[in-house]
Amino acid sequence: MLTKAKVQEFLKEIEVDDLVNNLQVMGNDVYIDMTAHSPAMHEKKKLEVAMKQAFASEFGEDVVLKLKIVSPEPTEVQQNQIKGKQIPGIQNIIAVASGKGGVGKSTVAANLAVTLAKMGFKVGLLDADIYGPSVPTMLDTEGSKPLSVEVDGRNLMQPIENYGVKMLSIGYFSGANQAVVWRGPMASKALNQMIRDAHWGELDFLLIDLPPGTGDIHLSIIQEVPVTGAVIVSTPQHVALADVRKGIAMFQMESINIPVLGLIENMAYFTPEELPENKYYIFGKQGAQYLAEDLGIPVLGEIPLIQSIREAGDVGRPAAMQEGSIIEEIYKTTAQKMIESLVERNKNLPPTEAVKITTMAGCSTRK
Ligand SMILES: Nc1ncnc2c1ncn2[C@@H]1O[C@H](COP(=O)(O)OP(=O)(O)OP(=O)(O)O)[C@@H](O)[C@H]1O
Repeated sequence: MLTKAKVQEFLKEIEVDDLVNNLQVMGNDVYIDMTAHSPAMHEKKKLEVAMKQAFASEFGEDVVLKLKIVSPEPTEVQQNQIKGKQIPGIQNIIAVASGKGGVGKSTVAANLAVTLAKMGFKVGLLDADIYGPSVPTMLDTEGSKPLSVEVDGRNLMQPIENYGVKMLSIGYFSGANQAVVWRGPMASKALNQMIRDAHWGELDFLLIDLPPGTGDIHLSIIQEVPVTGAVIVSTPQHVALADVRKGIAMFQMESINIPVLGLIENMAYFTPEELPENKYYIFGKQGAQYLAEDLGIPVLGEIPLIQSIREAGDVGRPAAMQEGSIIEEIYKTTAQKMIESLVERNKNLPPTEAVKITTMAGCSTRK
């Protein structure tokens, strides 16, 4: 017969006894309340999966584990770090990242930004892709020059605004055709200025279009800025998906610990716009789903490969703005899923890190 002592002994053996707050054994039902090592969602998920596997292999399928995992209280030091990093007025900072270049990360960031703006949110977009800033082209603001404004005695950069999105990009300062060959510290200093020395005003979301890959610049941005969560963009090919793991691992590093809100699969399939029900999985099918399941993160959206997305990017009017189009619909669903993932993330974090979602159109709210 299963006893409390037996379970206690096993918990000690698998070295989680110090995480357990409450243990009850009733017949074959084992009730365990425990505290995860860190507040990050993936840590709780990892612990849950490991506990379930360990219990099944030790006690067999008849024993039912009723597990409740809570987040640890942040330490005073952590609370102060969070407060120090907060950017007044900006509720959520979402990093849009990709393991590989050319997967459509900037296109996705631009389309998500206009979609969130159409949903009624106050949105900012920071083009941190110093190697190839594309926000000015994609949102038709090429050649614009941010003005300087005085706010509370400080001179701040005034973001450029179009389609309801406030934006800043290194492209506004360096000229579109001028190659930006900056070293890491210089680039991250410039980016930090664009985040902190800019008059963003009140924002529900500031999306940061990161450079592709996982280098020093990424680390310095995500260490300096209080990023709420990361969205990873990938295409379905194996080579691209393999790099997604590296990207996710970067956000999940212990010193960084940024929750990954989900994966967006871009160019998931080709579809002719006049026959949207015909889908051709030319780069492979369901690879992103399997990978996401394996990593315990949701797939937020599958964006098709459509000629008009490329054309819209080139003319500076993101495809998601086309009223009644399938792209508009797909981006709306993707943005909603991102928000759901964000709300879920907030449930799993201590209140100091939990962020507000203020204005909502058709989505759940949390304050
Ligand atoms: N779903 C899509 N359908 C058709 N074309 C697309 C799609 N997504 C992106 N593109 C096109 O692919 C090209 C590359 O996209 P984009 O510049 O967004 O990639 P990226 O990942 O940001 O690149 P990098 O990070 O290397 O700058 C662009 O011409 C863009 O219009």
